[in-house]
Amino acid sequence: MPATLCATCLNAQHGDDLQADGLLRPLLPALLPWLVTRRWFTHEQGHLEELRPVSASVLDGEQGGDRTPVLLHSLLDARHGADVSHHYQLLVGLRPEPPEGLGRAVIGRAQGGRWDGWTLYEATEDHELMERLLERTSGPGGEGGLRMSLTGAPTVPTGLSARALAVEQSNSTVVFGDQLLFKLFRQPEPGPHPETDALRGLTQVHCRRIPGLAGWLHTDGGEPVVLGILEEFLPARGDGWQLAVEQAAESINCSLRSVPVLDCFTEDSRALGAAVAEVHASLAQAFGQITLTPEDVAAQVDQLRRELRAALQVVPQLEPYAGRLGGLYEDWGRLAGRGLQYTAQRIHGDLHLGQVLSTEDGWKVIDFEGEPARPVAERYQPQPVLRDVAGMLRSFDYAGQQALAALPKAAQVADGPLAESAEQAAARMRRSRRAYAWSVRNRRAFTSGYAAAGGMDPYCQPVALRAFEAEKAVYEAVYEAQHRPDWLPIPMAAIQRLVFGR
Ligand SMILES: Nc1ncnc2c1ncn2[C@@H]1O[C@H](COP(=O)(O)OP(=O)(O)O)[C@@H](O)[C@H]1O
Ligand SMILES: O=P(O)(O)O[C@H]1O[C@H](CO)[C@@H](O[C@H]2O[C@H](CO)[C@@H](O)[C@H](O)[C@H]2O)[C@H](O)[C@H]1O
Repeated sequence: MPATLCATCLNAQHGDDLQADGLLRPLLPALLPWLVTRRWFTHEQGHLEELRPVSASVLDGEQGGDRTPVLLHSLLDARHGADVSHHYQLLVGLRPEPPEGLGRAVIGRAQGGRWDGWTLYEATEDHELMERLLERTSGPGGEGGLRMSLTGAPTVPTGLSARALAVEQSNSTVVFGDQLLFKLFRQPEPGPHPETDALRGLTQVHCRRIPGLAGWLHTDGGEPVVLGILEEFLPARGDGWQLAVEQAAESINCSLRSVPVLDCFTEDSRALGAAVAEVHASLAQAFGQITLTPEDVAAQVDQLRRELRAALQVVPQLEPYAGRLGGLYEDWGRLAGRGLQYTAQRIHGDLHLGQVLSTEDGWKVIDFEGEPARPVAERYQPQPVLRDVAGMLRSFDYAGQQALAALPKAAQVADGPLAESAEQAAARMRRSRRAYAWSVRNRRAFTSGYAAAGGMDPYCQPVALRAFEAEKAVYEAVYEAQHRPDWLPIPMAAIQRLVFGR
């Protein structure tokens, strides 16, 4: 359960409850149905019962005249029953008429209040308002109770044109002049922020595998709440996921009859392993390392078991594997009890192919926020680096399987009542073998690159690695059940392989 983002965290500068209520109530009928369709909305078992205004402040617009577009910053409390609530951060644009060229950003119309009848829309899509946001919040006094603290230069460059990134992720991202990238955290919490802190530490030790931290947006007054992060924009030829799926598809479709032993991506995977090892070394330099005691490991095994129990509530299909999964976790705990030593440190925490960018300067690792579903305090805990390695290994499996699933229908099994011919069945099995072989090949390349760059050899700790891959696959099963049920078979198949040792 995330820490409560109480009204007082923001009200000091942000206006009182009454003001938030007055500004936001007329917008709620439009905001509620829109919010539940956002990728960053957390779907709880109890449906969304109520949206309550927490804070609101006008960051731009009202001084400009009656019909000037308004930029409204707000926090809402989404209640799913008495005990479960999540806080969401919104940047709402308001205009008297629907904004031209921003049709996809429209949320609805205000019903009453100061902007009665005005169109409200997702302001991160409006370059004018985003440019204003950067300019105003990074000024000496901040704006509306928000302030952008900068790490290097005393001011941000002026005149950078803003554009929203079309990717729908856990947060929302705006790029300024292909120099800076601003990420607005959708579910901010009071207290330290794992991504801001990780990037600050890594920037200080001059890690060259990450975007440098340029600043962070936070509340000004009261207990600080980090609301967003400003970092170096990294021009890339693609992220690891796009490139891997492309290459896996090529390998699966290859016209040769035998399984290709090499493909264009293995060298990239090796280099990626080396880049991740470099990031781990920098994280250790910035934040230190510890040796886990057998008690620490036992506590982690308990935690894995608790997570598994929680996962069973969401994905009952895990039930037949639960006993063996628990066994894999305990195997790891037993080794620590017998004196095998495990070191732990700050890690990335949610590493997968979508979190790495291929740039002219090699691979860069982004998004150090950790697994969004985990409590923040847990994301700060030192962890074995193998957890990140396991995350990336799972991702190679996903890429192979996704490339296979995305093949045009004609290349897959014939649908319908007609049985597939022997030739079709052979082709299907060949493609499926190739997808698997692609993953295995690239997993090996990744781990050998990791070890060659000075990281430990992940295959020297097979029991721990298997436990962490299983843990990740369980996390993924929950994630897929909640967000993309069609993808659930990918982690489920991996769980089956992991527990039956194949
Ligand atoms: N520093 C950066 N430079 C260039 N593109 C980036 C950078 N950081 C993120 N991106 C792009 O934005 C997308 C979303 O970023 P990410 O940090 O993964 O967001 P989220 O926290 O919402 O998951 C990434 O997949 C990548 O395409
Ligand atoms: O990038 P996020 O922080 O939003 O991470 C979440 O979403 C990811 C999906 O976008 C999810 O990753 C899973 O799917 C990926 C393919 O889309 C795959 O490469 C990863 O291996 C797999 O875990 C991630 O788990 C979730 O936290």
